[in-house]
Amino acid sequence: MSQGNSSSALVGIIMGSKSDLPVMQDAADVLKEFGINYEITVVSAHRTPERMFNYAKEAQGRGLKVIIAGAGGAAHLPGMVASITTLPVIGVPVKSSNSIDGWDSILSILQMPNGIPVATVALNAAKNAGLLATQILATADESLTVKMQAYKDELRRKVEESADSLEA
Ligand SMILES: Nc1c(C(=O)O)ncn1[C@@H]1O[C@H](COP(=O)(O)O)[C@@H](O)[C@H]1O
Repeated sequence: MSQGNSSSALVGIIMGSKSDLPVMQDAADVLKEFGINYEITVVSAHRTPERMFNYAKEAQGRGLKVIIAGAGGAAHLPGMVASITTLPVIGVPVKSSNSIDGWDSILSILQMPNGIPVATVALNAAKNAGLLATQILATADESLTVKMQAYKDELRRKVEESADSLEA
Protein backbone atom coordinates (compact mmCIF):
# COMPACT_ATOMS: atom_id res chain seq x y z
CA MET A 1 0.00 0.00 0.00
CA SER A 2 1.49 3.30 -1.03
CA GLN A 3 -0.61 6.18 -2.26
CA GLY A 4 -0.20 9.92 -2.55
CA ASN A 5 2.74 11.44 -4.39
CA SER A 6 5.29 9.39 -2.46
CA SER A 7 8.32 10.50 -4.53
CA SER A 8 8.28 13.92 -2.86
CA ALA A 9 6.33 13.02 0.26
CA LEU A 10 6.60 15.38 3.24
CA VAL A 11 4.49 13.24 5.56
CA GLY A 12 4.82 9.52 6.09
CA ILE A 13 1.69 7.76 7.31
CA ILE A 14 2.41 4.32 8.71
CA MET A 15 0.24 1.79 10.52
CA GLY A 16 0.81 -1.52 12.25
CA SER A 17 -1.62 -3.43 10.06
CA LYS A 18 -3.75 -2.91 6.98
CA SER A 19 -6.71 -3.41 9.34
CA ASP A 20 -5.91 0.12 10.67
CA LEU A 21 -6.51 1.69 7.25
CA PRO A 22 -10.19 2.66 7.76
CA VAL A 23 -9.00 4.87 10.65
CA MET A 24 -5.71 6.07 9.18
CA GLN A 25 -7.27 7.06 5.85
CA ASP A 26 -8.63 10.18 7.60
CA ALA A 27 -5.08 11.51 7.97
CA ALA A 28 -4.44 10.98 4.27
CA ASP A 29 -7.70 12.73 3.37
CA VAL A 30 -6.72 15.84 5.35
CA LEU A 31 -3.28 15.99 3.75
CA LYS A 32 -4.89 15.63 0.33
CA GLU A 33 -7.28 18.48 1.18
CA PHE A 34 -4.33 20.74 2.06
CA GLY A 35 -2.35 19.68 -1.02
CA ILE A 36 0.44 18.04 0.96
CA ASN A 37 2.33 15.13 -0.56
CA TYR A 38 2.31 12.05 1.61
CA GLU A 39 3.06 8.36 1.50
CA ILE A 40 1.10 5.65 3.29
CA THR A 41 2.16 2.12 4.11
CA VAL A 42 2.14 -0.70 6.67
CA VAL A 43 5.09 -0.97 9.06
CA SER A 44 5.00 -3.07 12.24
CA ALA A 45 7.50 -2.91 15.06
CA HIS A 46 6.35 -6.34 16.16
CA ARG A 47 5.93 -8.17 12.88
CA THR A 48 8.46 -6.37 10.65
CA PRO A 49 11.11 -4.96 12.99
CA GLU A 50 13.80 -4.54 10.30
CA ARG A 51 11.33 -2.75 8.02
CA MET A 52 10.37 -0.49 10.93
CA PHE A 53 14.01 0.26 11.72
CA ASN A 54 14.87 1.03 8.09
CA TYR A 55 11.78 3.19 7.60
CA ALA A 56 12.54 5.30 10.66
CA LYS A 57 16.28 5.50 9.88
CA GLU A 58 15.79 6.61 6.27
CA ALA A 59 12.71 8.84 6.69
CA GLN A 60 14.52 12.17 7.14
CA GLY A 61 17.00 11.51 4.33
CA ARG A 62 14.11 10.77 1.98
CA GLY A 63 12.68 14.23 2.69
CA LEU A 64 9.92 13.42 5.15
CA LYS A 65 9.25 16.14 7.73
CA VAL A 66 6.64 14.44 9.93
CA ILE A 67 5.63 10.84 10.58
CA ILE A 68 2.09 9.86 11.54
CA ALA A 69 2.09 6.39 13.10
CA GLY A 70 -1.10 4.54 14.01
CA ALA A 71 -1.43 1.21 15.78
CA GLY A 72 -3.82 -0.73 17.97
CA GLY A 73 -3.40 -2.99 21.00
CA ALA A 74 0.15 -3.04 22.35
CA ALA A 75 0.98 -0.12 20.10
CA HIS A 76 4.76 0.06 20.16
CA LEU A 77 5.15 1.33 16.61
CA PRO A 78 4.93 5.12 17.21
CA GLY A 79 7.30 5.06 20.18
CA MET A 80 9.82 2.79 18.52
CA VAL A 81 9.86 4.97 15.40
CA ALA A 82 10.27 8.06 17.60
CA SER A 83 13.23 6.41 19.30
CA ILE A 84 15.07 6.07 15.97
CA THR A 85 14.30 9.30 14.11
CA THR A 86 14.59 12.98 15.08
CA LEU A 87 11.48 13.80 13.02
CA PRO A 88 8.34 14.66 14.98
CA VAL A 89 6.13 11.58 15.36
CA ILE A 90 2.38 11.90 15.79
CA GLY A 91 0.82 8.81 17.33
CA VAL A 92 -2.72 7.66 16.57
CA PRO A 93 -4.18 5.14 19.01
CA VAL A 94 -6.39 2.77 17.04
CA LYS A 95 -9.23 0.80 18.58
CA SER A 96 -8.49 -2.61 17.09
CA SER A 97 -10.89 -5.55 17.10
CA ASN A 98 -9.83 -7.25 20.35
CA SER A 99 -8.67 -4.14 22.19
CA ILE A 100 -9.52 -3.21 25.78
CA ASP A 101 -11.80 -0.41 24.58
CA GLY A 102 -8.76 1.24 22.98
CA TRP A 103 -7.09 1.94 26.34
CA ASP A 104 -4.27 -0.51 25.58
CA SER A 105 -3.35 1.49 22.50
CA ILE A 106 -3.89 4.93 24.08
CA LEU A 107 -1.67 4.21 27.05
CA SER A 108 1.11 2.51 25.10
CA ILE A 109 1.36 5.50 22.73
CA LEU A 110 0.78 8.23 25.32
CA GLN A 111 2.95 7.09 28.19
CA MET A 112 6.36 7.54 26.59
CA PRO A 113 9.43 7.94 28.79
CA ASN A 114 11.15 11.33 29.09
CA GLY A 115 13.32 12.06 26.08
CA ILE A 116 11.29 10.28 23.42
CA PRO A 117 8.05 12.21 22.86
CA VAL A 118 5.17 11.06 20.69
CA ALA A 119 2.48 13.69 20.02
CA THR A 120 -0.55 11.55 20.82
CA VAL A 121 -3.99 12.39 19.45
CA ALA A 122 -7.33 10.98 20.64
CA LEU A 123 -8.53 7.45 19.93
CA ASN A 124 -8.99 6.92 16.19
CA ALA A 125 -8.35 10.65 15.65
CA ALA A 126 -6.27 10.32 12.49
CA LYS A 127 -7.95 13.45 11.16
CA ASN A 128 -6.40 15.50 13.96
CA ALA A 129 -3.06 13.82 13.26
CA GLY A 130 -3.32 15.05 9.66
CA LEU A 131 -4.19 18.55 10.86
CA LEU A 132 -1.33 18.60 13.36
CA ALA A 133 1.12 17.48 10.67
CA THR A 134 -0.22 20.28 8.47
CA GLN A 135 0.31 22.81 11.25
CA ILE A 136 3.89 21.61 11.78
CA LEU A 137 4.60 22.02 8.06
CA ALA A 138 2.84 25.41 8.09
CA THR A 139 5.49 26.84 10.44
CA ALA A 140 7.78 26.94 7.41
CA ASP A 141 5.19 27.47 4.67
CA GLU A 142 3.17 30.69 4.58
CA SER A 143 0.66 29.36 2.03
CA LEU A 144 -0.19 26.46 4.35
CA THR A 145 -0.66 28.90 7.23
CA VAL A 146 -3.16 30.83 5.12
CA LYS A 147 -5.04 27.61 4.29
CA MET A 148 -5.05 26.52 7.94
CA GLN A 149 -6.45 29.90 9.00
CA ALA A 150 -9.19 29.56 6.40
CA TYR A 151 -9.97 26.06 7.71
CA LYS A 152 -10.33 27.39 11.26
CA ASP A 153 -12.39 30.38 10.10
CA GLU A 154 -14.77 27.94 8.42
CA LEU A 155 -15.08 25.86 11.62
CA ARG A 156 -15.90 29.01 13.56
CA ARG A 157 -18.38 30.18 10.94
CA LYS A 158 -20.26 26.84 11.09
CA VAL A 159 -20.53 26.95 14.90
CA GLU A 160 -21.72 30.57 14.84
CA GLU A 161 -24.25 29.70 12.15
CA SER A 162 -25.65 26.81 14.22
CA ALA A 163 -25.73 29.02 17.33
CA ASP A 164 -27.61 31.71 15.37
CA SER A 165 -30.15 29.17 14.13
CA LEU A 166 -30.86 28.06 17.72
CA GLU A 167 -31.22 31.62 18.96
CA ALA A 168 -33.49 32.72 16.09
N1 LIG B 1 0.38 -2.42 17.52
C1 LIG B 1 0.75 -3.09 16.44
C2 LIG B 1 2.04 -3.20 15.91
C3 LIG B 1 3.25 -2.52 16.45
O1 LIG B 1 3.11 -1.69 17.40
O2 LIG B 1 4.33 -2.76 15.93
N2 LIG B 1 1.99 -3.97 14.82
C4 LIG B 1 0.70 -4.32 14.63
N3 LIG B 1 -0.04 -3.79 15.61
C5 LIG B 1 -1.50 -3.76 15.75
O3 LIG B 1 -2.16 -4.98 15.86
C6 LIG B 1 -3.52 -4.72 15.60
C7 LIG B 1 -4.16 -5.97 15.03
O4 LIG B 1 -3.55 -6.26 13.79
P1 LIG B 1 -4.21 -7.36 12.80
O5 LIG B 1 -5.58 -6.82 12.43
O6 LIG B 1 -3.28 -7.42 11.60
O7 LIG B 1 -4.27 -8.65 13.57
C8 LIG B 1 -3.57 -3.54 14.64
O8 LIG B 1 -4.36 -2.50 15.21
C9 LIG B 1 -2.12 -3.16 14.50
O9 LIG B 1 -1.87 -1.76 14.49
